[in-house]
Amino acid sequence: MPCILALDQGTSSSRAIVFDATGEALANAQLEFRQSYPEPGRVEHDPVEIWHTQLACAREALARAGLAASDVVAIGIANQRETTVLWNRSTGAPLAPAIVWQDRRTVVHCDALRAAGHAGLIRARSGLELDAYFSATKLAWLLDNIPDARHQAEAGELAFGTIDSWLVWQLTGGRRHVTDLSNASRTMLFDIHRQCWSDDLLALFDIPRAVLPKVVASSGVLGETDPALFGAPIPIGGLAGDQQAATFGQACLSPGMAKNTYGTGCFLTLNTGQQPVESTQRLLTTPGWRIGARTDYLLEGSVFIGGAVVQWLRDGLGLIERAADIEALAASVPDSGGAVLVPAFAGLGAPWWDGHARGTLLGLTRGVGKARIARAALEAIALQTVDLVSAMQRDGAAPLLELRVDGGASRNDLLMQIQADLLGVPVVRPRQTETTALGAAFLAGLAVGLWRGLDELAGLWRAERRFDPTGSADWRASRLAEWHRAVERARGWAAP
Ligand SMILES: Nc1ncnc2c1ncn2[C@@H]1O[C@H](COP(=O)(O)OP(=O)(O)O)[C@@H](O)[C@H]1O
Ligand SMILES: O=P(O)(O)OC[C@H](O)CO
Repeated sequence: MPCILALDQGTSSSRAIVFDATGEALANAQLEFRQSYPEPGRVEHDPVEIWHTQLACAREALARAGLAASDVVAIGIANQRETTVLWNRSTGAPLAPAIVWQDRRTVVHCDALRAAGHAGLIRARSGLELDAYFSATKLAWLLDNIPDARHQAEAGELAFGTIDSWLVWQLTGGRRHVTDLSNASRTMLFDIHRQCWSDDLLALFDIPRAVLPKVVASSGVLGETDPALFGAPIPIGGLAGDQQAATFGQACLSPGMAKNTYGTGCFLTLNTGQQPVESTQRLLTTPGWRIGARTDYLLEGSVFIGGAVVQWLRDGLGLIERAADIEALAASVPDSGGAVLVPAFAGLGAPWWDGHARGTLLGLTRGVGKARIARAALEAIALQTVDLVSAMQRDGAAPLLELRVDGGASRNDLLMQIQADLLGVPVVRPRQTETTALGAAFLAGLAVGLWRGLDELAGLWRAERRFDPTGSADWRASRLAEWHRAVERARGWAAP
């Protein structure tokens, strides 16, 4: 039976899943890799470790499925976005650790660009909010801080890429230096309207064109793997940023459909059809995927700390042993007892975009113990999501009929119920919650004719559980008002 091998290179782990033609997962493998925090606000990954863990997972998933390379009709890749790698084209060696999307070292560069009045041009060209989150200032930082890098870049000796480009480079033995439209659009160097690298943005960020990858469609065979890697070459047919891939894997294929992914961060995306919609609410306008000549666009709200707040309770505070333990702990109390946690550990993303915000825990009394803090942490994940949905509605989106959910923290039933209650909208979890990998598989399978079109893919999506909202509109409004008072206190805390 023909299969697709999907690679999901995430912030916390590399994963590989083998899917059959019905969209069933036959086998998977996952490896965590090192997170490096060399200074406050800095987050780095080792690109070589990313590649090695990703390759090991791919081989392991194939072995567990009992398949050979010849059984795999295509590989699909989805990846953590924005994370920036710079490598030498001759040796293939990275010049420095990858600067991860959460890294805040370039906040000052962004502040200077904002003060100089460039935020409007950046938004007009890229659809993005001027922020250290995106690749442009990270790449500029590498070029400015690695000795001789700028000179080598201008001489065409260096390659820049987000993780998709890096993986394709490795998979093809250095033969292909490409990125897809959805990943390119997150660099802050790409004109989403003309669908090409923007001369204006390259000039603004002082990036030499010679480092850039070629931009390709999200679905389409872009090359094949080096035969030495899997024993035979495999076509690479799909490439997309993980949030766009997850939107595709959730079959949010028509305008008005939305998904939220609860991973390290939370990423809410709304399909807005074949035209980019400009946000007045500081949401991001981003291409979802390009298939042939057709591009579908999304509005996106990005929250930097989602499931990561649970990691903090586990690793930072030691309140729980495993992430999943938060559910029983939070369920042991009926509410947070007035405690409100704003997890602005990496500043605040949409809709606030405040790089100087920092985490706050408010409303503490003697009655607040670890269970209520755990509950406040889950509520914070859900409340940040409510702010994104509200912003989309102020941008003119129709009321949501349902919110499709996925990501590691979506396994938490209590969190999903809290989400439905605070949103006032049903939350629907699919049978296959590995939607990022599934989306990458769908894109790759379309490219090689395993599936015929979007209708067939939509037919493969299945709900597992629906969480209907409880609680009154008044209750929701008062919880939101309390949350916003807390957000105001977190904002601007670390401003110089
Ligand atoms: N049962 C759970 N309840 C709440 N959070 C969870 C649970 N299980 C995992 N998480 C959180 O989900 C995140 C992992 O989700 P995942 O989708 O694998 O992330 P990523 O794709 O960003 O690497 C971690 O931050 C972890 O703390
Ligand atoms: O790896 P994830 O799932 O946390 O996703 C990261 C996003 O792509 C960052 O924009």
